[in-house]
Amino acid sequence: MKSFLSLNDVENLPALVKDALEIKKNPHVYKDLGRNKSMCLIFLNPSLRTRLSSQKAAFNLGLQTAVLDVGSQGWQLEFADGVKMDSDKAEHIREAAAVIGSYFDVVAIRAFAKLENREEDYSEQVMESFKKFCPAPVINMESGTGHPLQALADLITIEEHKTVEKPKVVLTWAPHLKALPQAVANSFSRWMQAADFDLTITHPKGYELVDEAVGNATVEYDQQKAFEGADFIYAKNWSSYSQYGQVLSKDPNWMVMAEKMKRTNNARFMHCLPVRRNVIVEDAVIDSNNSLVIPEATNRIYSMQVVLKHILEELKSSH
Ligand SMILES: NCCC[C@H](NC(=O)CCC(=O)O)C(=O)O
Ligand SMILES: NC(=O)OP(=O)(O)O
Repeated sequence: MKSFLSLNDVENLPALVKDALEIKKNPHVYKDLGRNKSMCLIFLNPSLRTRLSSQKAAFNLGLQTAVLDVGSQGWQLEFADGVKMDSDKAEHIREAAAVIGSYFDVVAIRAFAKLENREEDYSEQVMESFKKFCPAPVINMESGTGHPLQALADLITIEEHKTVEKPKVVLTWAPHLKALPQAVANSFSRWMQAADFDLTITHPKGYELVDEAVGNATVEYDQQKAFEGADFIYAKNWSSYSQYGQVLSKDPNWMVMAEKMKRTNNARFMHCLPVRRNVIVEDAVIDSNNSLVIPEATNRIYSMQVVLKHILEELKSSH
């Protein structure tokens, strides 16, 4: 694996998941793979899980890490070409990416959708600029359109807990006070379909995801109906794609509640976290024995570790 920007960088998905589950059984087997190598984690937005699970994954591989919080520590970056840099942005991505790539063997970046301009977010300007100007392999830690490390952790979690070969997985929109990106939902939908699971997406009208993310999933506007027979309920809020970045509904009836879970096939509950309790999901659901939110977050270590393993192996073979 040269870089990890999206599902497109995965050659063999079942093999990647199998490898992650093997690593989880014995996380220190490849502790020499990262020796004398280093990774820079660049954050343009906050993080708990991605930051710490990435450092833990690197630690397990003997890889050193440095963290740059662009918001509080770095110069504000300009991504547009040909502009006169006479505003608040002190450094251009052309120099920043080239410099960081000259210091480190692997570079990982988090840059959320700004939700102001759909074309800009969906062009993946930040990830693509890093890929273009940084000589080191690049890893997506949540970008304008996707969160592939999360989707891989979700897939690992479902593989561990499924009781049938092709489980019914339901991605449900849930209310939130703020406008959130579509990234997690986009990636989850793509990865679940790549894994050949039976995916239903449920949301109020106006919250349709981009066509490439919906793919062949069933779209059901009646949440109660969508929940019927589900093996996994995956809750997430996202803002509108068609009326870009807007909050069209805060309807509390879309919250995941214990009463609704009764319609499922004793489904397990999932969420990428952080989650707003009693806004997205009722305490009774997230605190139930069917909740997988903590094992799911734990698997973020192994999704990053398997990606790093494949990238480090590629670096080794190309030198
Ligand atoms: N990394 C996983 C989710 C990150 C982000 N959530 C958030 O910003 C939640 C913020 C809040 O609840 O205020 C998102 O939806 O893409
Ligand atoms: N799920 C996830 O990416 O969490 P953080 O935003 O805390 O990294």
